[in-house]
Amino acid sequence: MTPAEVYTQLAAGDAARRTGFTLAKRRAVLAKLAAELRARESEIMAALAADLGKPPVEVRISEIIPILSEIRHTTKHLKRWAKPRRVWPTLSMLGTRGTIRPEPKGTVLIIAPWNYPLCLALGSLVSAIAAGNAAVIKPSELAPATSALIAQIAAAALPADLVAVVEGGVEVSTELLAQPFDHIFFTGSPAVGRVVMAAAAKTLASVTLELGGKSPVILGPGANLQKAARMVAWGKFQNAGQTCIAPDHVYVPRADQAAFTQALRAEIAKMYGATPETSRSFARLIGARHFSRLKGLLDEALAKGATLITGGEAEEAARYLAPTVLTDVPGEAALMREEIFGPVLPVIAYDALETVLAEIEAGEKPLALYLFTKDRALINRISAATTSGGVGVNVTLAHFLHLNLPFGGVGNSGLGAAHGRWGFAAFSHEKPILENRFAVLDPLMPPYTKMSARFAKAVQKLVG
Ligand SMILES: NC(=O)c1ccc[n+]([C@@H]2O[C@H](COP(=O)([O-])OP(=O)(O)OC[C@H]3O[C@@H](n4cnc5c(N)ncnc54)[C@H](O)[C@@H]3O)[C@@H](O)[C@H]2O)c1
Repeated sequence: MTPAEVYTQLAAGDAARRTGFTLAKRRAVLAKLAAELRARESEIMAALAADLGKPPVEVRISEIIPILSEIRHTTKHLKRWAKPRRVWPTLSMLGTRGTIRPEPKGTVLIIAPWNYPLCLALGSLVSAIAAGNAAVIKPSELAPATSALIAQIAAAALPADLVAVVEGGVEVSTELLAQPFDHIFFTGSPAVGRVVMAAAAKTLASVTLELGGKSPVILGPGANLQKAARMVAWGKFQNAGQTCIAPDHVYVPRADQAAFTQALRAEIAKMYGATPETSRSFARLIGARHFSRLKGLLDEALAKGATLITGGEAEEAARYLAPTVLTDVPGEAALMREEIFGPVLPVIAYDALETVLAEIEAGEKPLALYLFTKDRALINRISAATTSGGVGVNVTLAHFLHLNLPFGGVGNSGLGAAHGRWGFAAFSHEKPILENRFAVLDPLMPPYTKMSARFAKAVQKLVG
């Protein structure tokens, strides 16, 4: 089937699903998906090992657990989220009854990236189904083993008139984007996010854009350097740095720089041993293009005067780049300009926090901003003074797993939010319904007399 035929087939069920796809049926589909994931655990591990050399523990915590907990959380709260909500009338609307009824958007498109290829394709599917939609998933062609597995999971566990997986690259994605989907949920780079939004403008599809960018880490004065180093190393080097919310670079008080980089080196050695290429805990880069991009960034930074603190070893055939820490990276190096998205961590010494905040302000709005401090006033100050998709305090990455917090970017790092009730809302149209019970509207209708003028004036006075 062509992408157009796939869309047409699913969209044909939109009207019937509005009443027929009950909450009980949605829950049953989600339960089936969860069971299928549990049953295919070893296949999932194998696919992610093939695509990314992803260690099994990372597959569990960053691919399987997020989907299963999204299913659990959604199933538990679905009734409340989906329930029509009565609202109070505002003054000029006295005598009416207002209700907000969430309805499914219809047939939606989910385009996923390669870095967390299972979780980012199926996590949003959970919200799409919970909200009562049919969905087409376009997994990333750069993670072919996981893409094929997603297609098998859908074929085995999900109704064909509800979920279709269309595999392929840019061409297929472009063809899908030309179809009049009711919502497009895109996770990927800001550059392709623009392509998606331009395509959505043609059909006026609503969009959620989960994009990327440079997520900074700030160490406050007096931060616990060892704890910060451990948390930053975990967040940065998980999945070999190929995480949208990975710490991109770290700002550290100048006086703490040496101790912090020392602590980072120790934590990296503790996590991955003296030779990380033999470690079973360290993932691989997705492919040759990505490898040479990162190697190029690293070489350029070193050529421009950066100091290598640890790492730097690279082996193209194995798609391996060691956990690497640099200092003294000049601001004009590409490493400091583009999203790194790999295991290279620049550490930047600062003298005044103001300059750090000004530097962050001058760049694109980050997807995440991380702060290490115990100082409540500093937490409040930086949270208020900066803008980012989310903020992590004394933690990295974990806000992705907290389903009572919205997950998303702002500006260049994204549009809209996912997870929990925000995911449900992204795939729903919140339809207002206004019922007239005894609202006094007659005096406001033509012909406009002195009486209606007086009445309109009285209403105006009433509302302010
Ligand atoms: N905010 C988030 O939740 C999140 C999560 C993971 C990754 N990301 C971001 O994703 C990026 C890395 O992922 P990627 O390299 O897979 O992103 P990408 O934008 O290259 O690709 C994402 C998807 O879009 C498709 N695509 C690529 N080019 C296209 C085009 N011209 N037209 C239509 N479709 C196209 C791909 O086939 C893939 O399925 C990073 O910027 C990262 O920060 C964001």
